[in-house]
Amino acid sequence: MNALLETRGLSRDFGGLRAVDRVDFSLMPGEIRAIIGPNGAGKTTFVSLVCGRIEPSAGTIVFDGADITALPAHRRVRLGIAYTFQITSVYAQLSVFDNVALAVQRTLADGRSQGRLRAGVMEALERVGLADRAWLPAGQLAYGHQRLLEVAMGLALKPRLMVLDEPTQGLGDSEIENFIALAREIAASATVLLIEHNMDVVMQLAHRITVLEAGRVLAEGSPDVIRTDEAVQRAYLGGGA
Ligand SMILES: Nc1ncnc2c1ncn2[C@@H]1O[C@H](COP(=O)(O)OP(=O)(O)OP(=O)(O)O)[C@@H](O)[C@H]1O
Repeated sequence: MNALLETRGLSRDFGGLRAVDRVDFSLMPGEIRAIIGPNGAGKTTFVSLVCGRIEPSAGTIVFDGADITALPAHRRVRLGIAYTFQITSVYAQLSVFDNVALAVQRTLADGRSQGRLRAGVMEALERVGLADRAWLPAGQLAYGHQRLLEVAMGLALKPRLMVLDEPTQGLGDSEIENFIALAREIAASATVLLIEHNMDVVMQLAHRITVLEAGRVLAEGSPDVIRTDEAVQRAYLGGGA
C-alpha cells in the first residue's frame, strides 16, 4: 500500500528559529496518527505545512503520489485535505449551520444544489452532535462546541485526510468520550492526523504516534512502544503518564 501523505526533509524557519526541522513523515490510508510533543515542539507548524497554511523553508510534501509542496491551501482542500479551521475562522454572528455551509461553498465551487448542500451540512452537524444547535449563532456555543463546529466544517468537505489540531480542548469528559467515537467513525472513511495533548485520548485512538521535540521526530510507533520509550518519557511524558 502506498502512503497517503509523505514529507521529506520538511523544514520551516521563523527568523532564526527552526520550528520544523527536516521531518520525514509517512501516513498510511485509514490510519489514525497522533502527533504529540511539548509546547513549542512544532506540531501546529508541521500540520500547517501539510495543509498549506504556511510555506516550507525546505523539503517536499507528497499527497496521494502527487507533489503538493507548492499548492495553495484551497487547492489542497480540493484534493481532500481538510484542516480543523481555527476558531478565528468561525463567524460568531452567523448560525452554526451557515458557518458549515460557508466553509463548503468557499472551498468547493462545484455548483452543488442548495438541497444537497443543506443535507451535507446537516449530516456533518449530526456527526459532531451539534444538529440541535444548527440555528444558534455560533458565538453562543461553548468553546468546546466551537471546536466541534470546526470539525463539522472539515467533515462537510468529505476529506480524505482530516487534520485535527487539539480537538478535545475545552470539552468535558462525556464530550471527550463522544469525540473518541466520532474520530473512529471519521477514520472509517478518512485518514486522521491528530494533534492532541490529552494522553488518554491519544492512547485510546492512535494507531501510531509521532513524537516531535524541537522540530524533530524524537520517536514514532504504536501507543505501547511510545508509552515505554525512555527518550519520550524524559522529554515529554515526565515518567508519569
Ligand atoms: N508565525 C510564527 N512566527 C514566529 N514563530 C512562530 C510562529 N509560529 C510558531 N512559531 C514558533 O515555532 C515553534 C513551534 O511552534 P508550534 O506552534 O508549531 O508548536 P506546537 O508544538 O504546536 O506547540 P503547542 O503545543 O504549544 O501548540 C515555537 O517556538 C513557536 O514560538
